[in-house]
Amino acid sequence: MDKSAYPYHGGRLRWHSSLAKLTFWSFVFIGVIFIFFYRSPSSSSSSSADPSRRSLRTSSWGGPAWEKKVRTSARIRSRNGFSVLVTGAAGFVGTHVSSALKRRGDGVLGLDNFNDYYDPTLKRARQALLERAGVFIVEGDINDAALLKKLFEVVPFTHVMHLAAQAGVRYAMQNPGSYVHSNIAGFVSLLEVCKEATPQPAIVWASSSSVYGLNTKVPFSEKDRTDQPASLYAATKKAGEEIAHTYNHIYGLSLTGLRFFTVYGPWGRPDMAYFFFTKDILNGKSIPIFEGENHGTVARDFTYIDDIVKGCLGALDTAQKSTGSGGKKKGPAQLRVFNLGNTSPIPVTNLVTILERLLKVKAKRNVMKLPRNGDVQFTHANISLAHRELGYKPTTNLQTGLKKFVRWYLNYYSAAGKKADAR
Ligand SMILES: O=C(O)[C@H]1O[C@H](OP(=O)(O)OP(=O)(O)OC[C@H]2O[C@@H](n3ccc(=O)[nH]c3=O)[C@H](O)[C@@H]2O)[C@H](O)[C@@H](O)[C@H]1O
Repeated sequence: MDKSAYPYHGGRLRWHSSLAKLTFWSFVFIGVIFIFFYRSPSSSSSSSADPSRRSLRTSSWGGPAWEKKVRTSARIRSRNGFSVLVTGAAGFVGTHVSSALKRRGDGVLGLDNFNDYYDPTLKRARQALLERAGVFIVEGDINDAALLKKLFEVVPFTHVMHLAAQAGVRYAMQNPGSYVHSNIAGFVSLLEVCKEATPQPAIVWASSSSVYGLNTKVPFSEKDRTDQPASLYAATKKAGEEIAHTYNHIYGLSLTGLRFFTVYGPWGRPDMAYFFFTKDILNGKSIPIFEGENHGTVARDFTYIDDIVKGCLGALDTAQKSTGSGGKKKGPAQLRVFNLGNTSPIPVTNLVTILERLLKVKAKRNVMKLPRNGDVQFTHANISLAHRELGYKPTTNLQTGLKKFVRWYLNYYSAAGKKADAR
């Protein structure tokens, strides 16, 4: 361009143009810094990794103080103890397993994304409980590979107790993506990091009774078919079992899947029937009670949390070491799956009767046909394999377990005037 042709070429203009350049480059500089921090692995945005979830918090991790907390929490305090990474540690089963491990001297580090599938204040209260017991929960998503790698760099975990998952059979119709995200992509993300770790950890993870789907032969045994799931939730848990097979076969990871049967108890999940029935009975609201064709009984093998915890610890204690390292398999590794149930199915109507007695309030029962949205009519576990291999022996019947749940529920929601914001 011919500068002399430009009408205002002079000192004043040069000054303006320098100022404009300075402003421009300042913006560029600030922009670059912003992008750098936004994309940095030590500031992971879970929500960008998971658009299908209703809400995920942005978490930050990293730094010497954070690493110290991670190390301290995972430090083993007993002879022959484990260092265990518990995913889903702020969840129902995760909280109970974490505190049981810590109590016996294992090192425990929690990981949880604190999503709002149900009331996150309950998750925060569980976190506070664990914090008092010396368990630190890292806030992050299992799909965050950089975070997982960092955790394994800081702590050579001997075991992973993988309980992070999208649970609930009916919600799968509302938010199918969240099941794929957590139960499939998240599981693969975790296994990818575990397979590369040296030493590779042994992994125990939560499958589900729902894999038995539409089977009619009872009790359900591990040898039974699991190829007719009734919900996407069940299908993702079944997929998890196949994925476990693959990582065991290719990389020598030791993997144990636990098929939980309708776990209930104190600090439970507000989306589960026993929990929101309690809330609704107390509020005088009617409760939907499902029944099968021709008034057929709908029943569950309800299993108390303390029994499940014993099963989880039994699985960790009997897990053999993984055989690979740094992504290479050195030999065949252990691959197991166990039912963890109560072997005593109880009709849902009986569950309601027990709750009525414990709460001293009559329920407004609204009996309706079992919807075709993922539910199966009954579950019943054969637990002989878990008994033989893990020493698993449930001891709590539904009456006793619900009594403990109701005591906790009344206590928890009356203290500090907390609201049972269940669903
Ligand atoms: O073992 C599992 O693998 C699963 O267990 C749990 O699923 P479910 O056994 O379906 O528990 P839950 O919803 O409490 O319904 C209990 C009973 O109440 C009946 N039910 C339910 C809702 C309702 O409104 N009315 C009703 O009668 C209903 O028909 C059922 O008979 C976990 O949620 C799931 O994450 C998974 O872990």
